[in-house]
Amino acid sequence: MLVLVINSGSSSLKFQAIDTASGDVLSKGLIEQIGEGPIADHGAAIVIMEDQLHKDLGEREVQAVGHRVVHGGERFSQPVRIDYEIVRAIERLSPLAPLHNPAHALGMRELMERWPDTPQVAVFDTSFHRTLPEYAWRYALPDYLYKEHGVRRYGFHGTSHDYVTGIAAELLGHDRNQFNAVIAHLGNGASVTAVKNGRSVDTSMGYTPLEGLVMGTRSGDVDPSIITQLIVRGICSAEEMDSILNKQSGLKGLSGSNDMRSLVERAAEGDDAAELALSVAAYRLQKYVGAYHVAVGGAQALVFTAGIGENSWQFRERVCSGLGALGVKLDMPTNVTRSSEPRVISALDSAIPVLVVPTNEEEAIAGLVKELLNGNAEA
Ligand SMILES: Nc1ncnc2c1ncn2[C@@H]1O[C@H](COP(=O)(O)OP(=O)(O)O)[C@@H](O)[C@H]1O
Ligand SMILES: CC(=O)OP(=O)(O)O
Ligand SMILES: [Mg+2]
Repeated sequence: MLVLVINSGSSSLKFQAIDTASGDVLSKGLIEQIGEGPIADHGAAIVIMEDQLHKDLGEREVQAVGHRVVHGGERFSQPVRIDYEIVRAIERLSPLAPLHNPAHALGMRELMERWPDTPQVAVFDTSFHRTLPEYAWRYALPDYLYKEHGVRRYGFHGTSHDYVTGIAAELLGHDRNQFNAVIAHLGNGASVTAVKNGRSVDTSMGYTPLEGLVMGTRSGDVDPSIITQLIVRGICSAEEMDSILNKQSGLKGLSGSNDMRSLVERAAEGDDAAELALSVAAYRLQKYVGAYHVAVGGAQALVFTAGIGENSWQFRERVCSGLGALGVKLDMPTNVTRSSEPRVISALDSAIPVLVVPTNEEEAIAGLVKELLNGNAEA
């Protein structure tokens, strides 16, 4: 089946056309600065995409579209076939993901109008985390904030955590349903997930993709009083606070850069701010790994994935060097070797195997689309 996978962001549209039978990516593109220049809106972006698809695919027709949706709230625990009611439900979740969901809905509406006969499916970042126990997803806040306003932890990057869990279990020869692991998805957005018996039982992102790890430009965990204090004291408005936490914090806030490569270089040259940013980020992750090792009752693997997790051996080394109490030991030559294959990078006598597993959210989404539309039949 030829599936077009779309990830629409507020000012960008990423797409890949994937043949699910062969796994081949037949067309791929990124359209940026939507609404900021000649590309007026998502409709205009889709025209550009159609043009490229036409060039790359020739006469082959896209048979289905899969949309990445960041927030599925409490309703969506599985991929769903999109109709206008589903689009409205995704729009209603916009307060919980103001940067993502409105853009997803725009992309869906445009495509439904232009390609009314092509089935479309939504795949949610939150779905994989619907198995969290309530004691993990509840905040210790007044009950009505959950009951009336949906304030709870949802978790994100689920498609990636799910995909990587499957590959890690296979690589180590474990039955996925009995596999316990800690998965660290370290991209621009970053999250860790505690996987017990193949399912998510805890994850570091919460109500929105801001909680948890130190990210490229997001703060991750902070004392909530900082926010109320700064606003009450008139140091910033609520809107500015939102921008500070999401766009001006994290690695960038501490060092001026959110590019892991340049931070590693700067730290090696003795730059204090870069060194601090890396150590704050690594320490936060180490604490989560320790916590989730406990949460899963003893992890059988620690897995690194996404841009930083897959590519930065220096950051992996920094993180693992603080995990001695868990008996984690890297095999240094393997850790520094570049490869695009899933692999074990720990020493033979490491108490827990450490893995690098490249993620592929697009391939995973294409597979889920095919599965939903075909009821698992080969295509
Ligand atoms: N070769 C590399 N070495 C170190 N870091 C890298 C490398 N390639 C990409 N990264 C880092 O990966 C991050 C982006 O990861 P990615 O998973 O693509 O994020 P997103 O999907 O959220 O945009 C950036 O912080 C970038 O610095
Ligand atoms: C949910 C989220 O943070 O996504 P991304 O990493 O793509 O920004
Ligand atoms: Mg990503």
